[in-house]
Amino acid sequence: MRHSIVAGNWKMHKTYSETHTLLDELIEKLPSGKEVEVIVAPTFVNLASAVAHLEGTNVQVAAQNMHQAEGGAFTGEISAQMLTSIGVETVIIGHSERRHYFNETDAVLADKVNTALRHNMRVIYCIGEELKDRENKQFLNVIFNQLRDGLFHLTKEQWSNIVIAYEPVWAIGTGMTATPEQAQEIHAFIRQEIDRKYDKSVAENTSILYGGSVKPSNAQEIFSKPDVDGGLIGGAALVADDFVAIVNAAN
Ligand SMILES: O=C(CO)COP(=O)(O)O
Repeated sequence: MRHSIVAGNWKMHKTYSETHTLLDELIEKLPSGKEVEVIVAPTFVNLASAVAHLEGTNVQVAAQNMHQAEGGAFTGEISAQMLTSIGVETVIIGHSERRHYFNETDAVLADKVNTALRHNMRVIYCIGEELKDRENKQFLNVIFNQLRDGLFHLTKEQWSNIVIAYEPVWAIGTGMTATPEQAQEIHAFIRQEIDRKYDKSVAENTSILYGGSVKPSNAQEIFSKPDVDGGLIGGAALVADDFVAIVNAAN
């Protein structure tokens, strides 16, 4: 069901003790209301302890990635079953850093989505254009292709476990944010293409998050756009007061 979500992607930040310090601050400072779903995605080694630490709170834990295979000889990788066995039921798939630094293609990402859904996990699927695509005015094509190749093989029913995160690559970690109007334009385009491929109910029930230099100072304006259902937050998710302010902006 479409709803507001604010998710913190902690990337390769925070040691074990730093993770627990930040979680303690979040537990203390986050609002207790349930209007906005709050998710944190610490690094793999801290997932199990984060789940235990957050037990009894409204904060969910997500993984930042997973492997598409059920298991086997894949040194250094993590399976869906390993994640669900420690209580992690949401996974970020297709982050632009995975696409760029780890060569994850749409085909591989589609496989990862299939595996996650087979394990009843929820997927936060990231898409977004690079600066050159925006300059060449190819961004809608790029976004459409990512949607089609990563998600449009799914059945209508499977979409109940899909959340989309639109993260323009040029806005990630750069301090350059898409304007609220630019975000709204792309979110409306994504919803329209889901409607075209499936139907209105799938399009209207899918949460679409914006990511890319969201800060306390710009969150409210971005989240106020009709097709923006919340955010996927990087840098600002590492500072409790900033992340809490962004959650409050979505409330
Ligand atoms: O990549 C992001 C979240 O997944 C966004 O990162 P920043 O908020 O640091 O730009």
